[in-house]
Amino acid sequence: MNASEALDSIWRQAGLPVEALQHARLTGEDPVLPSSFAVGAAAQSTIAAAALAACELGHLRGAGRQQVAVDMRHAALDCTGWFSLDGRVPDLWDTFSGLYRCADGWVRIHANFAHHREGALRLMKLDPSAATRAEAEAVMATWHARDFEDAAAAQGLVATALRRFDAWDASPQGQAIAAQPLFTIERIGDAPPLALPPLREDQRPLTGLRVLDLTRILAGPVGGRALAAYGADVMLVNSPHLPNIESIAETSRGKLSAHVDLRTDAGRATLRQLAAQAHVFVQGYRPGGIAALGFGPAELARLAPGIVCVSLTAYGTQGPWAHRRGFDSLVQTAMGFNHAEGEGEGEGEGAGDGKPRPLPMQILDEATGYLIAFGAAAALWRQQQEGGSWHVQVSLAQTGQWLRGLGRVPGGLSIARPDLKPYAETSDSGFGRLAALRHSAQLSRTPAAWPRPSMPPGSHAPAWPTGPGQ
Ligand SMILES: CC(C)(COP(=O)(O)OP(=O)(O)OC[C@H]1O[C@@H](n2cnc3c(N)ncnc32)[C@H](O)[C@@H]1OP(=O)(O)O)[C@@H](O)C(=O)NCCC(=O)NCCSC(=O)C(=O)O
Repeated sequence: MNASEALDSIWRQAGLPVEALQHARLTGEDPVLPSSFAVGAAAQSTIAAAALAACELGHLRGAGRQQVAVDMRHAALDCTGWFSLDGRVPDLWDTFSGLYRCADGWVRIHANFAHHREGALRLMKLDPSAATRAEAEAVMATWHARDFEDAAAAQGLVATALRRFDAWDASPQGQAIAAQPLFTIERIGDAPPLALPPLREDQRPLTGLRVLDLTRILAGPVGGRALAAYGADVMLVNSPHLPNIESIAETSRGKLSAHVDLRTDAGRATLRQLAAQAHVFVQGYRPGGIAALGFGPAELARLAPGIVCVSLTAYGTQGPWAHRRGFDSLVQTAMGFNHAEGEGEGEGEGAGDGKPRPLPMQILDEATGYLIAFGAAAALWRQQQEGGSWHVQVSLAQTGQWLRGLGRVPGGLSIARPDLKPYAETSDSGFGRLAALRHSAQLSRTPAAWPRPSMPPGSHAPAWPTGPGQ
């Protein structure tokens, strides 16, 4: 499937009007980054879908349609999440993150958050304050890979065993994922069509819409960042006790960023007030975490009839892993991508060297992030047509299954990484001078933009802006 066909299929699955597709202009073809998978098509089609759905909602609000142009190389580089702060490119990967050889295979551990790192080291019976990577490698060599994966999951930690595609396909979770569509958009309650604020031709298509962004890292925040690029007021809601890593500087472009501690009555009351006036509520914490705090889709639909809820998980809602936490790199490892990428595609140049190898960017996160933005806009479009409250569900693993279905790229591994500088822009932020990739969807009449500078969590009051420029 090429990128245009992928966009077509995403669009039709959501029930959006097919005549809008002629306003999409996709250029370029895989390979654009070194991979044997169609990572360029995955980036380009999901970004185009998000932008086009936002424009289609703008059209429903009374503005004319506009062209959405996405270049594949720009889209793929956009999905690398590259950024620098004051000229420094942060190293986001912890020493203990990565692949470990086990007694019978490999395990990948995600240790970029301190609580995950410390938990994994304790599971290895090492002292987190003194352990070295070499010691961790020695311990891991004694574990059976799937035993470690299960023991880690039982403690809410994040590690997966490396599988081949055939082993994943035969696993109960692989079968549960294969039986699910790329995303679901479901009506969860009755409500009249919301009265959206009027939209002028020169305003970005989501202007006046309010989005609550209760997401953790990359996939979720990328979704909110895209909605902000198309004009929505997006408020990232974090809490002072939650750890963050530096990528929050890149993904907070264009957003309000507030602290609301949902462990307190006052915090929950504040979020209820915000949600009552919101059009979209995105959550990307552990499965069930935000619902346990009183903000599941059913409660939100009661609180704000007509709302669109978007839920992000690592492994979907079905199967034995549905409750598990997970990161892109781990999902790639468990599903078979690392093994397959190591083997490459075809003979000779461009075939891999047999060593497990990650995809060239966290494309499961990024594409899922753009599907969050797409799903939110598509469900709001449905809301305007049919009324109702809506629930959109996406997962890293469903996106992985879909990426695999886009097919392989012979020789794709042999190309060089393109220079990203032509696609970078700089802005002042609350984290320092931020250089990062420009948004890759070009809207012909109302260009995507992030007029709000990226700010650290807690920089804004937890209140919706009431006038321009606030
Ligand atoms: C990303 C995660 C693995 C991170 O896991 P953890 O760090 O262990 O965090 P949790 O999600 O468990 O969240 C910690 C707790 O904080 C709670 N929580 C959340 N927001 C609040 C506020 N505002 N106030 C108080 N408490 C809060 C939440 O409900 C949990 O409650 P309790 O549990 O009750 O304590 C997981 O959130 C997850 O699987 N998310 C879905 C998929 C996803 O986004 N993956 C990452 C993509 S990025 C990626 O792949 C990459 O960067 O690499």
